[in-house]
Amino acid sequence: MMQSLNENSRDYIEKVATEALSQFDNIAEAANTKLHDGQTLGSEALASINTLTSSTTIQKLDQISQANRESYRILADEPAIARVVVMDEKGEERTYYICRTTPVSGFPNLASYRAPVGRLASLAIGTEFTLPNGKVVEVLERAQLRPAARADGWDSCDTVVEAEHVGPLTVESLRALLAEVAGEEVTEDLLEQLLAEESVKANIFDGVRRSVITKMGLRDQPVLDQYQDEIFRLPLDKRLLILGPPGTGKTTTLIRRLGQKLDTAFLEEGEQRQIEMVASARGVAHANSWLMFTPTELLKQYLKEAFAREGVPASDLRIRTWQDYRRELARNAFGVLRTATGGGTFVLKDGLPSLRPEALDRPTQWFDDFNAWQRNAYMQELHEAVNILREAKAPEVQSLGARLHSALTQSSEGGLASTFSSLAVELSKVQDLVARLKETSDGKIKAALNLQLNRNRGFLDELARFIDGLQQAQTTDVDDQDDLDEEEDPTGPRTVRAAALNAYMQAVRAQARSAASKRTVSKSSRNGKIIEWLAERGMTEADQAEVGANLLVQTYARRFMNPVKRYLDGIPRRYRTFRRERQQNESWYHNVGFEARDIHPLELDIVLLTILRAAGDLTSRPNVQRDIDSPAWASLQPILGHYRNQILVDEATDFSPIQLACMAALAHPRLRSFFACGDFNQRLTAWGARTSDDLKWVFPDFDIKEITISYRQSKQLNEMARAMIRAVGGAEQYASLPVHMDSAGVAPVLLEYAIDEITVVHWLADRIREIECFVGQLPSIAIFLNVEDEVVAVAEALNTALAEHNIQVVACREGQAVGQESNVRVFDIQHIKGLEFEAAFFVGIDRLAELHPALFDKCLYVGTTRAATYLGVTCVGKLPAAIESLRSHFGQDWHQSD
Ligand SMILES: Nc1ncnc2c1ncn2[C@@H]1O[C@H](COP(=O)(O)OP(=O)(O)OP(=O)(O)O)[C@@H](O)[C@H]1O
Repeated sequence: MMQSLNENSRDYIEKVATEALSQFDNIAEAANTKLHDGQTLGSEALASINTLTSSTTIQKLDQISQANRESYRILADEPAIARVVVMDEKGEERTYYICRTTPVSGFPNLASYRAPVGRLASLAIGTEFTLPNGKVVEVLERAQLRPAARADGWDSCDTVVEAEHVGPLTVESLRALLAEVAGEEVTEDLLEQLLAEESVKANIFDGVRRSVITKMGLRDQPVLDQYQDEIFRLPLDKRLLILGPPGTGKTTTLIRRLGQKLDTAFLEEGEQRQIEMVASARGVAHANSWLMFTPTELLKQYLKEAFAREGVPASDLRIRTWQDYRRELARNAFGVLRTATGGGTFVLKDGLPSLRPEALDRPTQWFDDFNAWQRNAYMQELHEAVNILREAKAPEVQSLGARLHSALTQSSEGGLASTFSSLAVELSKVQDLVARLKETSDGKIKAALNLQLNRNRGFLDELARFIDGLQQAQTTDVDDQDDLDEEEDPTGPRTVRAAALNAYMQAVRAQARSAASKRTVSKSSRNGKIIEWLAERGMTEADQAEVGANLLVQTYARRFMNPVKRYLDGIPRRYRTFRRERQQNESWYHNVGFEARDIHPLELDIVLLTILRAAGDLTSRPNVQRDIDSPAWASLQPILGHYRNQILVDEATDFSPIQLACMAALAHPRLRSFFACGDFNQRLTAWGARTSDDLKWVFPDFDIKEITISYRQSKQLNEMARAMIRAVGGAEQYASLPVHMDSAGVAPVLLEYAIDEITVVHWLADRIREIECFVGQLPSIAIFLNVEDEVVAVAEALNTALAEHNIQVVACREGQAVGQESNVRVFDIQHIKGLEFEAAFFVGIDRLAELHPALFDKCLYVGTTRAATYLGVTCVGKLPAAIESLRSHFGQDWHQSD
């Protein structure tokens, strides 16, 4: 609505305009001067003065200098984003200008939005605020500025101006406003006066105007609202979750927060100390130490520009889908998944029919069950070993057994971490004993081999030939792994004879062990075959018994050589045994239908979380942190390398509590900085988190904040979204439209009985043309389909239908974003989480109900809430019964609703 201004308001806006534009000029000029005066703080400035200056100092200065240059560049383009006038308790007024970046010197009242004073830009008129110096001020006036450099000077577009008795008003162009003022005084021509009057009105609007979305990418929102702003500023070491309906700015807040927390200049002193400590221990700069998880690749692309605006570098490398990251962790870091080099236990299979429904319904209990079981199994292994050592014949073994026994019993109260600490004390004694025993057993075995070589020099070559023929056979029975000699070189010997020697030693050891433990070696195993081939050419029976007893002691003593490593590395194998046990009584798993070596992605999450939590429990202890390089704890080192100063999760409700807990476990234990956002009504996965309790399981001290102002959608679409939640039985959420924002839009439109593609395509083409007419330009438009297979065909048909008006339609196959410009894009619905468009069409929603009965309501809700203003849906038949009650919200086209 155009505004007829009273004299006072008009004078006020003119004053603001004059002052703001001249301030833009001054700030930009100062920034430009700094940018071009050639003075830098970096190495060039220092090197000539003192060649001994340390390289880290130079590096630091270079970084500062680089950051300063970046700030000047930003200020030269965008001198300020807000102007705020405050009054202190003595009645003194002060005007602040707020900018996006670090301010340039010479402007005492210019502050960064990231600084505490920046909050002023988000506060409503009349709000009291305590400045960092303790002074209490009240906000009197506020203007949100969008600077634009024109050929003839600075302007600000769509400036929102507000004071106690003025506005909020939106001024399209501050510059035009001042030009009109100047023009009025000189013209005497009545026609010109009338025209001028009208253009003044056309330049100023009541309230805040919604802007049209023209690009594919998250919109720039330089100033947050006061609730978002409060969350964005919360300290770094928090566990935060923002919940809120679609379009309330959850992702926007998350990105702004990351930008602020990466800028060390705006961290609190304590926080700066913390991150310096973490960085010096690990050598990773704070700016690079973050990781964000998104559910789709497309969302990652969509957010790219928003990250760039925040000055966040290399965002591409640090935004990951869990699917990718999980595989990488499990395969390359923790050896859970098999690799071509022979490591790893499992093969990951997406559709593995291993899980019963209760595993999906109660994942946290499933995890607790396994974790308790495996901890118990591990402790049993230790106790079993200790008992055997205590009963050994050799007194030195007995006495070590007794010491280990008391270490175990004394620490049993304090959990695993204290067990490991107690065992660490005995480590060197265990190492000595094992080394001595090994020397003896190796000596005996090699003596037997030498005997054979003396008789027949070709013995090893013959064995090598025999082994060659065995290559295809299963090398070892997987469940015998536990008994394997742990001293073997994992990469394997390089020469034929060395390989044969290795095989000989292994087989003879297995034979000796079996003689001592009265267990037989499987004849079909590789060792069994070699033993058969050796026949009488191994050790004598007496030696076998003696060496066997020695080897058994070694095996049990080895359990104490590197208990932490053994505990962590053994988790996948323990998982396999646990699964086999639970399968028998059909608990969590189906009894049959899959192989022991295969693993479902959700099972892999359980294994990973067990590893991460076990490691996290240890690394968070000060004594472990202190001694992390000692042999007792060194096996935790690789896990430290995966910790990040900040972990962020967008669309958190698409991830299971187990997945979220894995991500949480990647947050550095010193900072525990975790920030997630989501909406339970938008959960698009069967396994996603369903309730706040699921999230409290991840972090009992999760601070859950709700934001409720729905910025994306027009009034009509917002009402429909709420009606949809009521119709499908989702959790009712409170959502309000921004006060003062012009949220009026048009009703969504519906096409039923669209049986064939031609009908749908022509209808879509007509609606798209209507939108262009309405808006005056082509905004960002998306079309969602239920299946990937139809994406290309629909895009092509629509392209043909719209060719006459030169509207380009692109197929986004497999959720790949194509450019940012305002084309029409066609997607499979599964990729569109978190995106927004000015217009969205959802084709064949009744088919969606058939394709995804369990998630139909959620998909529909997510799909329809992507549209800001224009929403169209089509049905092959009629509107599904579940949402029949929404019929009254729909129109047929946008001609009628004009
Ligand atoms: N304070 C604000 N003032 C005006 N617009 C805002 C504000 N905060 C966010 N927006 C706008 O609202 C829209 C939605 O923002 P965003 O995508 O961050 O919401 P979301 O809550 O993450 O949505 P979804 O739940 O659909 O993922 C964006 O266009 C954003 O620019």
